[in-house]
Amino acid sequence: YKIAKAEHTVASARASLVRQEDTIIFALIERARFPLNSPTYNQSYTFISHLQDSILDFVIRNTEAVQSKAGRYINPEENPFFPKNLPPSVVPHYPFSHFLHPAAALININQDIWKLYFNELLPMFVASGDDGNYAQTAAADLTLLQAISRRIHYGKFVAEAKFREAPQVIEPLIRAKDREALMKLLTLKRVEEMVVKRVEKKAMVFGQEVSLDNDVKKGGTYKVDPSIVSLLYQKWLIPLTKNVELEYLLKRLD
Ligand SMILES: O=C(O)C(=O)C[C@]1(C(=O)O)C=C[C@@H](O)C=C1
Repeated sequence: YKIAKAEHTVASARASLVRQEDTIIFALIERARFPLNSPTYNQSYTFISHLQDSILDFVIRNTEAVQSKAGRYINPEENPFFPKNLPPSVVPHYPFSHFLHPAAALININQDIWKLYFNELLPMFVASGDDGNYAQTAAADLTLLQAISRRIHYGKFVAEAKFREAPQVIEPLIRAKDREALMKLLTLKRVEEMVVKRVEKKAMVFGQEVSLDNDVKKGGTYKVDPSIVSLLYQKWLIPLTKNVELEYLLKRLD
C-alpha cells in the first residue's frame, strides 16, 4: 500500500508546470491535425438525432462521467468541466495527499476556460474547414482542455507551496485581503519570461518535421505555430494561473 508523497516545494511545483508544457503542446499539435470542424460544436447539426447536445458536449459529458466513475476526480489536480450530476467514483480511492487547504475544492474556473478556449483560442491555431472527424475533434478538444485546465488549477499547488515557504509574510496580506500586494508577491517576471521563451522553443522542437536526412530543415513550418504557443501562455495561461493562486490564498485561512 503506497502512501502518496505529501510535500511540494515551489521548485517541485514549478517542475510540474514545466512538464505540463509538454502535455499542452502535444495536445495543441493533436488538435491542429483537424480543421475547425464546426458541426462538432453546433447543436442544430445533431438536432435531428435527438441528442440535445452538440457532439462536443455529448463526448465531454459522457467521457467525464466514465472517468469520474473510474476515479479521475479523486485526484485534487483534476477539475471537471461539467461537475453537475457527475457520477461518483466506483473504484477504491487512492490516498492522495492532503497538501491543499480544503477550500481549494471550491475553486473551479473551467467555465471561464471553456469560453476562452472556444471564443479566442481555437480560431487562432486551427485551419478553417471540415473533414467530418467530429468525434475525434471533440476528443482532441477535451484532451487539450484538460491539459490547460490542469495547468491553470495547478496554481493551487504553487500557491500552497509559496504560502508554506513564507507564511509570516503572506498571512497578514490575506487577512487584509490585499489583492494587489498578494499579486505582486506571486509575480516573478523573470520566471514568466523564461516560461514564455521555453514553450516557444518546445513548440519548435516538438512540432518540427523529422526526417532521416541530416540537414535539419531551417525555416520550415511547424505543426503548431510557436508564436501562438508563447502568446497563449503570456496572455492566458500565466495570468489565469496567477488568478487561481490569488483566489486560493484568499481562502487559505478560512
Ligand atoms: O513559478 C511561479 O512562481 C508561478 O507562480 C507560476 C507562474 C506561471 O504561471 O508560470 C505564475 C506566476 C509567476 O509570475 C511565474 C510563473
